[in-house]
Amino acid sequence: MATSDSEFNSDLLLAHKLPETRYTYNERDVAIYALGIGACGQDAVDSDELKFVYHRNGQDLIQVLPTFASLFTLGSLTEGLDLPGFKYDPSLLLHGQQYIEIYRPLPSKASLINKVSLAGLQDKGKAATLELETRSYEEGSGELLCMNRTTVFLRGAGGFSNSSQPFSYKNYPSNQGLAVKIPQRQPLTVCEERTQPSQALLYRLSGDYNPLHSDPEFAKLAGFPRPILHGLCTLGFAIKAIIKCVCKGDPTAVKTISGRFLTTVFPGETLITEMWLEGLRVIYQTKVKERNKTVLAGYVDIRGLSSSL
Ligand SMILES: CCCCCCC[C@@H](O)CC(=O)SCCNC(=O)CCNC(=O)[C@H](O)C(C)(C)COP(=O)(O)OP(=O)(O)OC[C@H]1O[C@@H](n2cnc3c(N)ncnc32)[C@H](O)[C@@H]1OP(=O)(O)O
Repeated sequence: MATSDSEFNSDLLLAHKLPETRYTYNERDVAIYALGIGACGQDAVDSDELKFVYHRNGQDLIQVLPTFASLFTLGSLTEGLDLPGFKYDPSLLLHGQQYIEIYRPLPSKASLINKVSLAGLQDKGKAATLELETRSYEEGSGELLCMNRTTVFLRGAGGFSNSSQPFSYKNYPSNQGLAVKIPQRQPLTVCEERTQPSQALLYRLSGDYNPLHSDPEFAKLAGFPRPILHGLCTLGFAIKAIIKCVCKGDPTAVKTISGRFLTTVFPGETLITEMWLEGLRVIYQTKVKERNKTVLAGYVDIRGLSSSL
C-alpha cells in the first residue's frame, strides 16, 4: 500500500533489500568492548572480570560478553541508513530497544556475514520506530551465531501516514516482544556500578562513533545539555551485572537479552541494576542513582541456574 504522502512509499520500502554487511573481530576488540562497558572498572584488576579483558599467553581464551553481539549490527544504522520511500533525520535518532538471541557461545575472534532485513516500522505521530533484524553467520562454516533486533526511535519522523490508521508493519513473531512487567516484590539482588565521565569516549572505540556521545555541540543540537551515553553501553553494564550476580560470572549462560531504553544516561552517572528471577528469566531494571530515574528495563533468559540461588 503506497500512501499519498510523497516522502513515504511503503511499496518501495517493503520491497527494498538491505545489503549484507561484514563484521570481523579479534581478542583486542573483545577486550576494548569489555572495558567500554566497565569491566574491571570498580575493583582491582584481579576481579572476576579480568577474563573479559585479558588472558595469559597460551592459557585459555579471552571470554566474550554476550552483549558483544550487539556490535555485529554496526554499519547498518550508525552511519545512517538509506531507505527508499522513508525519510528521517539521523541526528534525531535515539536507540529505543535491543533484542538479542545467542545460539552458541561467541568465539573470541571471528569473521561474520550479516543478513539484514526490515523487521518493523511504526508511525507514532511525533516519531517513528524502525526495527532492523540482523542475522550473523560465521564465514566459512556458515553457522548462525546470533540474531539482533534493533529498534530506533526517530524523533520528528512520524505523522507520515493517516493518523486515524497509522502505518504499522511488524515482521516477526509476537512472542518475541520486549514488554516486561517489573515485579512489585523486593528484587532478588541489586548491583551498583559507577560509569566514568569518559565512559562514552571509551565505549565509542568499539565502533559506534555517533557524535551524540562525544561532541557537546552536536548533543545540544540533538536536544541534550551534553553528550549522552550509548544505549548499548548502558545495556552492557546491566547484562554484565546479571552475569555477575545471577550467572556466577558465566557469560555463556545468557540465551536471550531484551532491553528498552527509557531515559538517557549521562557519562559519570551511577547505574543500579535490580534483578528478579522468574523461572529461567531474569527481569531487570536499571536506574540512575543520582536522579532516581529508571533508564532501562527488560529481561534475560538464561540456560540454567547456579545452585547458590
Ligand atoms: C550498533 C547499532 C546501534 C543502533 C543505533 C543506535 C545509535 C546510538 O548511537 C544512539 C544511542 O545510543 S541513543 C542513547 C540511548 N537511547 C536513549 O537514551 C533513549 C532513551 N529513551 C527516551 O528518551 C524516551 O523513551 C523516548 C524519547 C525514546 C520516547 O519517549 P517519549 O517521546 O516520551 O515517548 P512516549 O510518548 O512514551 O511513547 C510514544 C510511542 O513510542 C513508543 N516508545 C516509547 N519509548 C520507546 C522506546 N524506547 N523504544 C521503542 N518504542 C518506544 C511507545 O510505546 C509509544 O507507542 P504507542 O503510542 O504505540 O504505545
